Amino acid sequence: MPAYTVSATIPWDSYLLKHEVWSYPDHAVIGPTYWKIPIEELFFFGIQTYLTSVLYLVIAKSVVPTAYLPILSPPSPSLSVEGEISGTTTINDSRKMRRKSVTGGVVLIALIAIGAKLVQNGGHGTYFGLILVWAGPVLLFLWCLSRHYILSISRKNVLIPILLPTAYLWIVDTLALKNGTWVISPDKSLQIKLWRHLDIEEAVFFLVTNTLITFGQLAIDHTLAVLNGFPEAFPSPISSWPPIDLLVRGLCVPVKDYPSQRILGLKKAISKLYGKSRSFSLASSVFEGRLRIDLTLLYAFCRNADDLIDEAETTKEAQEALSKLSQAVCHAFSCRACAKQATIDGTNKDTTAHKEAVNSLPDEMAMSLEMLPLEILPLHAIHELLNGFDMDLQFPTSPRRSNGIFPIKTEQDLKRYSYCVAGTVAELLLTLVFHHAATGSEVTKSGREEVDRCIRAGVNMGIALQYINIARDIAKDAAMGRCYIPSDWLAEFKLTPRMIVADPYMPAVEKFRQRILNIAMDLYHANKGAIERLPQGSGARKGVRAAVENYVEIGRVLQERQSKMPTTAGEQATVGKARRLWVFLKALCA
Ligand SMILES: CC(C)=CCC/C(C)=C/CC/C(C)=C/CC/C(C)=C/[C@@H]1[C@@H](COP(=O)(O)OP(=O)(O)O)[C@]1(C)CC/C=C(\C)CC/C=C(\C)CCC=C(C)C
Repeated sequence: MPAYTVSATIPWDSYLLKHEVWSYPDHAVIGPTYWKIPIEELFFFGIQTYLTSVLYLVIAKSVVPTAYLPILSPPSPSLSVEGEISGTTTINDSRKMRRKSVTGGVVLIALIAIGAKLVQNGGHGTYFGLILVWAGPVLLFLWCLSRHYILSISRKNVLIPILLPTAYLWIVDTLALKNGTWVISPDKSLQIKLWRHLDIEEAVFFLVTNTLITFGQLAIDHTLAVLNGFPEAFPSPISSWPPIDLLVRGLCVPVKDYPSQRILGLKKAISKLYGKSRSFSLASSVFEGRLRIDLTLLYAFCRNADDLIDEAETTKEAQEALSKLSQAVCHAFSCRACAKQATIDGTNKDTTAHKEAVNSLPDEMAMSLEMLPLEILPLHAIHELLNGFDMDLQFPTSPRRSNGIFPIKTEQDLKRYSYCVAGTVAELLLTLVFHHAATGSEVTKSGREEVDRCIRAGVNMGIALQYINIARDIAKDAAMGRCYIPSDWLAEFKLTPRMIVADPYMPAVEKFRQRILNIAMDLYHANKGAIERLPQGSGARKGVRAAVENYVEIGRVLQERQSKMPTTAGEQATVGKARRLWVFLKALCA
């Protein structure tokens, strides 16, 4: 980006210097020039572009660009999105967007025309006119390419990278003009000051150049949003720096062809992630491109499945929901396999059973299943995850009810349960990591073995995280009639799971919490080395490190607080914001 901007600015700046619109006194520059431009000025172009771009990129990290692609075709009425990610498009919104996009275009054309007139007239309007005729067409071009994306993305992503550096540069420029570092010709400027020493042309110049840089970055994100978001249209892997012809192809996809269901499904998955998990939403910003999208979709699927069971009114209802989900997963899997085969041999397979199975699920669950990249994921891991939820259904439905059993009898049961609900998640997650890191060349036997070793370590790490989750949530689980502390550990102290469920704050609980945490920490230490052997691409290694460290920090807080655990229901150990941020930054820099 800096290279493009600097080379685009050189001829224009050189023209201005040649026609003495502004000049540099000899005492203010060291001497060397290029195309009449002092090297200090060239350096400034580079540094301004760099600063504004970095600010843009830092702010842009918090969003998944594909979720902000505009949808011009009205989506089905059941798909409304609340929360952080808004933008559910109605016909009214489409009209509003059209109106805004036309207004933007008309304003830019008018500014170019005014600029041309001012340049033609010469005299005081020359500098102002030259800014408008130079920047106007580029802005108009970027507006034509990405206006819908620019209008859809959150205002802060557009305005902060434009306004913050502009304000800073206005202040710096005021000082430079005051000190006579450069001089603007009074004959070629309007002689209007924004404030003492700052000519209106200078103020507009910085505003316009920062807008150019930001619009350029937005256009790049727009095309990456299309390339990464629509794997069906762009099946080949997309690198972080796709070739220019691919970038252009992404920009050329007409907005009306954007798959509205996929964009809305992704918006929903993101609101789920942001709404439900602070640890994973922070970590997700480290992953990039398709891997980030797929992980978000995986999270939404796991979360919806978990909620489906937890929120059912009765055990029977939950069991039915789970069995429907299990069937729908099988159908969806075979349907994807059929679809793959159908594209190879041109046959058309009947998908009625699949549609029926998916339609029997609640809307959000159905959508998150349909969005999962099932063709990449191992079916057995999803089934084991559902088996884990099934174990949860064996517990009594409430602390006071005597129905149900306590299925975690031994440490082995605890491990099995944790493998099902979290080890499998790690396997699914790492399958996506390795899939998106694949270069397309044949995988060697030793390469495959290394992948398997990493996945095994990941499974153990998942188990460790689940232990931490269990240690944290003893009281919360008790409120739902569940106790994951193995019954044989409790028996050593003449206790039963039912007693823990009745009084999860009894002093003995702390011993069990620490025992679970110690196993978790041993597992964490034994397996964390594998993170450093994960692929670097798509932010995978850093992202996994951030996700793991953020969660393990909860375990550390619990270990530190062992003597002062909450004694009233509802209190829960959490990692403070500052500490969370510190752990996150450490994980990124490790
Ligand atoms: C960054 C990103 C978007 C990651 C997505 C990770 C993902 C798919 C998580 C799904 C979590 C989920 C809802 C699973 C359902 C079962 C369940 C509730 C499991 C517990 C998760 C935490 O959930 P909870 O919502 O209660 O947590 P908070 O409210 O946020 O505190 C679990 C504890 C399981 C989490 C386990 C993993 C994400 C797997 C971890 C393993 C790795 C990251 C691999 C490590 C790799 C190596 C090589 C060692």
